[in-house]
Amino acid sequence: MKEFRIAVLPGDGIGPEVMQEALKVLDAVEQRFGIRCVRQDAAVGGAAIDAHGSALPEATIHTCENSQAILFGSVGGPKWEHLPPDQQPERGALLPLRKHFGLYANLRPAIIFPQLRDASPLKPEIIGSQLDILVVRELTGGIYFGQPKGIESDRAYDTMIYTRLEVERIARVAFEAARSRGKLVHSIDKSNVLNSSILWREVVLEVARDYPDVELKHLYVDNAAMQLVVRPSQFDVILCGNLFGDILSDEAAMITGSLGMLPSASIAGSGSDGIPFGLYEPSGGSAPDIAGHGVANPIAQILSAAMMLKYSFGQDEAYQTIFTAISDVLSEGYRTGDIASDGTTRVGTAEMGDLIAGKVRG
Ligand SMILES: NC(=O)c1ccc[n+]([C@@H]2O[C@H](COP(=O)([O-])OP(=O)(O)OC[C@H]3O[C@@H](n4cnc5c(N)ncnc54)[C@H](O)[C@@H]3O)[C@@H](O)[C@H]2O)c1
Ligand SMILES: CC(C)[C@H](C(=O)O)[C@@H](O)C(=O)O
Ligand SMILES: [Mg+2]
Repeated sequence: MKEFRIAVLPGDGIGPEVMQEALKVLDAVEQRFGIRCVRQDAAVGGAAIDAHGSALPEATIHTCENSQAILFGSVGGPKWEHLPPDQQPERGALLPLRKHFGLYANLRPAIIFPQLRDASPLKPEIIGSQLDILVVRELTGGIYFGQPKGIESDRAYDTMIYTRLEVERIARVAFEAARSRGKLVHSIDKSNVLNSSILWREVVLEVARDYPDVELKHLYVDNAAMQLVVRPSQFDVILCGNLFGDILSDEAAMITGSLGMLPSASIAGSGSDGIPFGLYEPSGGSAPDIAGHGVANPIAQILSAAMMLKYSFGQDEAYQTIFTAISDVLSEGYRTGDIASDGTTRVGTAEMGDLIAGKVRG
């Protein structure tokens, strides 16, 4: 029996609620495909601050280092916002985890399930017949990590830096992905203003020469944000730096109906076995406004687990089975509150998880 080791980091807010449903679906995958996912829980974020005094305890890093993938919920919330910035869950846990494991390639697929056309804030004629966008976001560089950064009494600063190597490797991820999809890359920058974007554009153009079968277009980020709501179907792969990717991926997610639908994979370069280490998490956050009510949409977390099975464990069939199970449950009219519309059946987080796990079991 194939065994995979997973570090499970539920985190804060809706994190533990939606994680429970993803684990239910993993149980069903184990039964159906005869694989074993050996899970080890670890504390992260605000929950880890409360229990251990640090957002990213040493023990959590060890658990992750001893695993083949990290399944992550989400971190943060008002309770920890009074702490110094570097000790808060986001800057004290999530960003260091991404950096520590070199997870530079963040893949955020925004796919609209045809059953959810009504849930999108865009009109059906704008969405078109299909929407399948892959946001490829650089995740360990740019203004998130550039030095110097600091806050003084009457000024504060961050530094946006990109090196040739950082741009080149993420551009290759985008072009490789485009090759097996719609063969189109939109590279997003602000090269009319930012020096780091001038280098970004130059390097992307160089990488593009190795992919003559893939079309490359450049867009300024402000125009890209606008184009996404005007004609989203023009996009295939969207390649962007850390900050622009953060913003555009939330926008792309919402077009699909809800932030609760968008999974993500944050991947390092392939290891010696050719299998990349990855952290898999919903693109959205801990949603403090709905946490504890059992109403959060678990689909982003379940799809994140599916991406883990595909990218880090090579279990493509299990991925496809989960995807089909979600599609079937939506076809039967079941919806959590964020994607509900007239004539659909409203269910809570746990019921949605049960329904999807049931379909996976077959
Ligand atoms: N990866 C992460 O851990 C991550 C990502 C984003 C934000 N955050 C943190 O989460 C906290 C809240 O941030 P925010 O409110 O800006 O963003 P958010 O993504 O948590 O919530 C934005 C909106 O989307 C809704 N939403 C998000 N996920 C949902 C789901 N699964 N089902 C239904 N609705 C869902 C929320 O209810 C809210 O109305 C902050 O502390 C922030 O830093 C963490
Ligand atoms: C919580 C925050 C640090 C994070 C980011 O900005 O990368 C989140 O918004 C995301 O999109 O994963
Ligand atoms: Mg974000």
